[in-house]
Amino acid sequence: MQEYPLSNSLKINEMFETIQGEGSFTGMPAIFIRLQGCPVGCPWCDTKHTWEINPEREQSVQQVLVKQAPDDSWFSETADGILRLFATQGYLAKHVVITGGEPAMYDLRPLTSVLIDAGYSVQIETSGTFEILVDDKTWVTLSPKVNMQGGYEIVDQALARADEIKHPIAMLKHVEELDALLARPATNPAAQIFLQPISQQKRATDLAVATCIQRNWRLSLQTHKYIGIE
Ligand SMILES: C[S@@+](CC[C@H](N)C(=O)[O-])C[C@H]1O[C@@H](n2cnc3c(N)ncnc32)[C@H](O)[C@@H]1O
Ligand SMILES: Nc1nc2[nH]cc(C(=O)O)c2c(=O)[nH]1
Ligand code: SF4
Ligand SMILES: [Mg+2]
Repeated sequence: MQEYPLSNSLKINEMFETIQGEGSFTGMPAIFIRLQGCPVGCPWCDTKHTWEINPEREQSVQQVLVKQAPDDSWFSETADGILRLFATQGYLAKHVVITGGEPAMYDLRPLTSVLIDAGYSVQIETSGTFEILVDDKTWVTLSPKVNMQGGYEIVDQALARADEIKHPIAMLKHVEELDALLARPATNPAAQIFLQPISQQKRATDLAVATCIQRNWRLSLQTHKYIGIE
């Protein structure tokens, strides 16, 4: 059985500069770091190639950074090494999004602190199924995953740490699951609440729009998918 958090070097599936497409930072230029590995098993996950950490798929940083299509290859790097890569890649964005895979499988305190000390704002995207280990100034976007096939559950520490809760929905039962999470005493009462339609489905989008109006929640579309950017 794999032990968490992974505390050695970070395993990186891809790193790229784009526009944040989701949630409260939508529209913000950002450097994305996508970490390898996720045991949660959402059936509709749009990054299934990040689930397995296959030691045979470790490649050089150069090979991974030039990949043209998503695959399960990854490279290993330290926090300081990632900061140096930002310079060699010539990235201009001042906001960093750490995603995955499930980034909270890793101890992210070294990476988030190195980036914040270097002047970046830092955000993580997480399912809330692991304790979140990040620098205090990190913005936490929690996209809670309830009853997925990996058998993981939402931890109270993640609900308490969330700056925004961005819930993927396709049916009414997903809204009810969110209501139950919001009713938990641990949940940060100041968290911004977003509904994000699963896979741009029309029915999911209609439900999200109607529910947002009814509850005074915010709508998060995966805007990068509508305009065909990464
Ligand atoms: C791929 S996940 C990686 C980070 C983390 N494992 C998580 O689930 O938050 C990044 C974001 O994409 C969302 N997402 C993944 N697949 C999606 C889909 N098919 N439709 C809508 N949102 C999706 C997740 O809910 C999460 O907010
Ligand atoms: N542009 C863009 N915005 C995003 N916001 C969250 C993403 C993710 O996969 O975590 C994502 C992504 O993959 N691309
Ligand atoms: S938790 Fe995130 S990365 Fe893992 S399967 Fe679900 S959406 Fe995909
Ligand atoms: Mg994505």
